[in-house]
Amino acid sequence: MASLAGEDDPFKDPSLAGSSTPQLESQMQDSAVDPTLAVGRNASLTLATDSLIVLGTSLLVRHEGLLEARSSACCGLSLTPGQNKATRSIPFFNILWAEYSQDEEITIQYAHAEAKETVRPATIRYTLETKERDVVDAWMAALLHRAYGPSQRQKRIKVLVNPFGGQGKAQKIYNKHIAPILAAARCEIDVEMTTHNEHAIEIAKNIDVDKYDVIACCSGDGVPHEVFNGLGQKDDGAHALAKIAVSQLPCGSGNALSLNMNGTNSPSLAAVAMVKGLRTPLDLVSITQRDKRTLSFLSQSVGIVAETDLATEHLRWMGSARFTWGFFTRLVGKKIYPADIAVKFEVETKADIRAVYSAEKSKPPPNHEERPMPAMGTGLPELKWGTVNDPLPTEWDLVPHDRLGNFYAGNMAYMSPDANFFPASLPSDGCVDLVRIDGDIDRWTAIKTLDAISKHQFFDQPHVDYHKISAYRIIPKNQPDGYISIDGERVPFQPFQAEVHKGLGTVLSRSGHLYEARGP
Ligand SMILES: Nc1ncnc2c1ncn2[C@@H]1O[C@H](COP(=O)(O)OP(=O)(O)OP(=O)(O)O)[C@@H](O)[C@H]1O
Repeated sequence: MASLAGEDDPFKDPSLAGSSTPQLESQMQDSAVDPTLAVGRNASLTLATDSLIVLGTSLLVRHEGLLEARSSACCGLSLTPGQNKATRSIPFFNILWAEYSQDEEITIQYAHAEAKETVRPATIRYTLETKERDVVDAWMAALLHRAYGPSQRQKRIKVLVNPFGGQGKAQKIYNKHIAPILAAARCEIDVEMTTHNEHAIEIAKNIDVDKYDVIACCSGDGVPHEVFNGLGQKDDGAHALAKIAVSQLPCGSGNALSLNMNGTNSPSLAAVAMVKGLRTPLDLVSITQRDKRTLSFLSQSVGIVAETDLATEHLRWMGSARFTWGFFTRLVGKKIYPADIAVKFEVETKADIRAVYSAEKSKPPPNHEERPMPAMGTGLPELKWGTVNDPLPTEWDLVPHDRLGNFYAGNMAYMSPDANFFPASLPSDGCVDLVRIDGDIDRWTAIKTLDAISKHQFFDQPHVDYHKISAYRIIPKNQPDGYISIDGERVPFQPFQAEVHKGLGTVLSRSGHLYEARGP
């Protein structure tokens, strides 16, 4: 989703594909390999800087089972002037698998851009010219190394499909757009349909963590929320959350996990991003409310955002415009949601927040593939600040917010495709980003605020209170009822307390340490 990160389509420009480190490593490790492999029909395959260059007069290209012999002048293949040869450049990021058989036929499968937001597996095949197997072995190893970098190949994936997700289309989306990519990448797949609410909690709670590398949710954000909680409910919750990466292949109405980690709302592009994804620690937030402790991976909201999200179900026919409409009407109506709030601040000024973000961005991508993980038997971390039922920690001040309009704590940048609400958020800084806005701001400021989100100017609005925090308690008051949203799910309208656990969860991302979003 090019516009998401405000950058070019990474499937055209593999340098954006989190592959700078892998490439550097490649150059060091496979420098002894001849980059060009001669294959049949006077053709060759060359490992260029960031892509595979295929040069040949008659290459066989198969798209989804259809094997065609393509002549050099058709189907997007460019002719080299004066020669009857066709060249094709395939970014390493798009290469899903490569192998050769006993009869010396080399097969390379890659994600081919079929339409703007859709890729499908395509295959090229050649008969090898050289009989020197060690030369071919080294070349193939170099190709796969450049294609995957430090990302684990052939991931073992438990796929959960919510048949009701995406207005009932999730299964169809999985079969058509996702499964072919996973098969081409030779992933080990185990698919299960969720059959009822909270089924994903049960599945994750009972999963054998040694059997899988990833749980991929073909759903909206509701199923990943359940998976994080199910893993956390295991006796060794911390170990399970570190061992298994949670991924989302967007098939729901809210797909923030995929927007932030895969940089796309497209199921097939997300499938490629997952196949190539780097293990990345993700902060998770313990929420205590009444006697319950749950984990939140995305956001918590009280006030306008919660109400817009949860109280506009009847406007579903509007599509994503319902959020804009719901937000706008409440903003202009100067609705307030009074509460008392106590916060454990970590980074207070916008200048310092910017500096923290820039410092993380300038670091080289880390390699978490082998990160040490909590020993087996390690459960969820103790709550450092107790629960909402304990006396308020003495270091915290409970501050009345009588004109509060929006309390919004975000653990990721994008909340929806056009809303980079928390541009300074980082996957594993031990903080959520907190936005508070008064409910009685004047109408002109309200309209400007809405406009600023889409123009990427929200962070700098003077009336937008933005901090990095590691814990808080919120006590709604003077309202008989209302809306509280945790990861988009409604919870009782009662006080709750939140505490961030640095890097407790694991996701797959393209960079290994940043969201696919423009920073502040
Ligand atoms: N088979 C099922 N029957 C009923 N509910 C289910 C089933 N499978 C999953 N669910 C529930 O559906 C909820 C929403 O899931 P999902 O992750 O797809 O989020 P969403 O974006 O809200 O989806 P939707 O597109 O339906 O709005 C979750 O709370 C989950 O427990």
